[in-house]
Amino acid sequence: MTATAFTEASTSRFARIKEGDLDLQLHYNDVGEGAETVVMLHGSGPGASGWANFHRNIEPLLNAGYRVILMDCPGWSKSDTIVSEGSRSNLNAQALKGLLDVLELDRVHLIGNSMGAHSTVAFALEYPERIGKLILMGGGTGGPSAFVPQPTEGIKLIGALYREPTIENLKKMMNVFVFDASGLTDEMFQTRLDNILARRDHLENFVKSSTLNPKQFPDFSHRLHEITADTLIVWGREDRFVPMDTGLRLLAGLPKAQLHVFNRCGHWAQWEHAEKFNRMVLDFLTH
Ligand SMILES: O=C(O)/C=C/C(=O)/C=C/C=C(\O)C(=O)O
Repeated sequence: MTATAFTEASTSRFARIKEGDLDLQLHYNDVGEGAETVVMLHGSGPGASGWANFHRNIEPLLNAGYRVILMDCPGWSKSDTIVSEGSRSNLNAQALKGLLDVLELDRVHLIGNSMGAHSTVAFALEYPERIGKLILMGGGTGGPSAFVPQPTEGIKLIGALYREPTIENLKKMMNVFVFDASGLTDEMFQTRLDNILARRDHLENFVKSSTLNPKQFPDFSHRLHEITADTLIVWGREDRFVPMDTGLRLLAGLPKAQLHVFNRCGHWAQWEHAEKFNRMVLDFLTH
């Protein structure tokens, strides 16, 4: 597949996974045919998907010879919906294990954004033999912040949008997502709102899940030392969703981690600083 030929529609795939107590249809995008595979896991905002989070980050990896898989977690986009009563980080990890088995992929590199990063750490703890290198952005573990009151303003805005999915609430959330909101277009807002309204079952189940268990993303701090994979942690200095000191906790706990903090950057480093982020990822994966 050439870099110019791929679109969301042309790379869209479904797989039935049966993994433990999970029996679900998952949606994913599958791009390229390289010997090494990079899986990208999206964040937990309403209307998020692998494509919405990472469309700026696929092409450089494809051109460098990687296969790229964007998994839509259970409860997002075109994947089946679910109510999560326990750890959603572990639920996503279990779903990913099921997908990798269906695709017969033994070992993959993982890039996780926010919830996707929490899920990446859960996957690394549960299935260490299945991972290559890890890239964690704006997440990796739940738990307290020493400096920022929680829930943060961004997480409160996510909750408001899940409960009342209006264009006004979407704009409030997206404006806090990024450091410089001038790059957000009406087309982006509309596409994201369409994604949100297409799956009201996902919205209802997210609210139900958060009521049943407000701590969907557990604190993995005490187990980080078990992860021996090379890890690149990436944060935005102005992240108003997941506080930057979470990144410092990850750096302290993960034995083979390095941290890069982008200036003038919110919760979406892979989108806000896409070119530099892509160069860093390729350099990290190949050295
Ligand atoms: O509550 C947390 O720790 C995690 C929050 C998120 O995963 C938020 C992510 C939002 C996005 O990246 C999105 O595109 O919606």
